[in-house]
Amino acid sequence: MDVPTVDAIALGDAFARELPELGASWRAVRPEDPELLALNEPLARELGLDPIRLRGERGVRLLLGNELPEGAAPVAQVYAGHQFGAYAPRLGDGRALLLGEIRAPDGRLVDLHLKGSGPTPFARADGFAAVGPMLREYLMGEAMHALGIPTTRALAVVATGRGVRRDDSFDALPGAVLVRTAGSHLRVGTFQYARSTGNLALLRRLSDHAIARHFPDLAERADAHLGLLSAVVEAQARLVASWMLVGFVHGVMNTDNTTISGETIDYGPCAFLDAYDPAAVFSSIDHAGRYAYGSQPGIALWNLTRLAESLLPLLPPPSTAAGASGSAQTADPESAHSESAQAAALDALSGFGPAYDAAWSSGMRAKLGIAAVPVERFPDAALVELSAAMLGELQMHRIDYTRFFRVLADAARGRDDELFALYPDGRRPGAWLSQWTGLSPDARAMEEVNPVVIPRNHLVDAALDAATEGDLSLFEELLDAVTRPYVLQAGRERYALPAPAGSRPHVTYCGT
Ligand SMILES: Nc1ncnc2c1ncn2[C@@H]1O[C@H](COP(=O)(O)OP(=O)(O)OP(=O)(O)O)[C@@H](O)[C@H]1O
Ligand SMILES: [Mg+2]
Repeated sequence: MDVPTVDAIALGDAFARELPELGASWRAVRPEDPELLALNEPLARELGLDPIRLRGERGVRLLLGNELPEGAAPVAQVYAGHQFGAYAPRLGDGRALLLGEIRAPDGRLVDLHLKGSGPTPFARADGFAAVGPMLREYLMGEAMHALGIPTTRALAVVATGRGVRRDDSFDALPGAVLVRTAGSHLRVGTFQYARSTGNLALLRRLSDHAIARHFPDLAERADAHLGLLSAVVEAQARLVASWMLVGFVHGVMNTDNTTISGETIDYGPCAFLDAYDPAAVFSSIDHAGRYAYGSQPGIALWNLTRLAESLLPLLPPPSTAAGASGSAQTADPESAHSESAQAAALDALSGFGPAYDAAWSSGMRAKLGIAAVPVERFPDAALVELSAAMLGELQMHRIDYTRFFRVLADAARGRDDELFALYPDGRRPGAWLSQWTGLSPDARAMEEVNPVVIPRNHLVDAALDAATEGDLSLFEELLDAVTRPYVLQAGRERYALPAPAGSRPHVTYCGT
């Protein structure tokens, strides 16, 4: 790929060049008086960018897409998507732009993308974004990254000096642009859009682009597109298992917010669980609980099924489809192909359950400090039974999910007073506790995988309210705490505690 190297940054145009039907050439609005609010220096260095140059006036203009290296070709990407189950045929970057791709020193290709950079041909509202939600995306993404969960990441948030109006606030809010990086911004919705055009060559080009970018080992395979589907199924299964293990509720798992890379994207209405509850929903608009915590694996599979449908025309004909020999005898070759493609797609989708279960089981073994216990001694069926009993108690007594696993590590050291204190008077953990203790759990290993600090909802709200008023100190302190999630620093004990009893239920908002 040609990557122009000019000034502080070099931006490739692979997406714009290879998939012109999926992008509208566009430019970001130029704010009068931009101010860099947050710069992710570790990420900048990982990408081979010089933080000092990025902080300069020219660097900020580069971040905003106002000054571009030669050869850059920013595009607003188009995609479709099922939003809360209803199909929207044309969504796309309404307030976002793909500036281009950066080749990191380690060889990775990374998208540089803006959110809040002005209305595009796909705009559904003003095209802008407010400081609070953009800093929120920065904070949540960095917390997820620190927890080892694949995610898009913020490189910077730049205040624009422009006010944005939102329904829920009387006054104009300060505007901002989020500068985001990602393995790519290819979404299930991108494939739905390509399929809907009826242009099979485009669908094939998109699939080949995704393979080259994310699963290059598949490229030479005769059934590479089926391989793509299986690889995305597996990546999403692992991703959603990691969300479940850490108590993350994405909140808006539309197909346009489901990546092909298996990275978490779109931190609009997400939140971490306080009390463990499979029915937990935080989003103001998720009235039916479609995207509740416990529904996430099923929704991921639903979204992947939409990807499978989009890919059907590329799936193997009878001669190469594994296990589809019966349909080869069907008289009509068209329907023979479609039957074998469906069989192949179903087979790929059936990989979701085992991949999810494997990721969840090994993650839960690690959380319980029993990763070293041989599976023959403590099989998965026993793990599932023990976890169900344990999590059932958390749900029944509304016990804080994150704190529970940290005090369980104390219990592994024989100090069980704090564990018992999480239970209501007169109640005690059930038989699972002695069964677990009998496995000699490793307390130190538990403390390496169970976070003590997560971006708790009440802390995030307080930090963002202050940032909206111009005081970034709470945001910076919380960012520092959540990016070191396994250690509790002196003086920061409040970060480890749930919201005070009697706090209002937490509510999150989309598209702000
Ligand atoms: N303020 C806005 N102006 C124009 N379009 C918007 C605005 N907010 C959201 N949209 C569009 O509405 C759709 C859904 O938006 P959503 O809340 O999922 O966030 P998003 O802007 O799409 O972020 P992401 O790129 O992280 O998915 C998208 O097509 C988006 O571009
Ligand atoms: Mg979105």
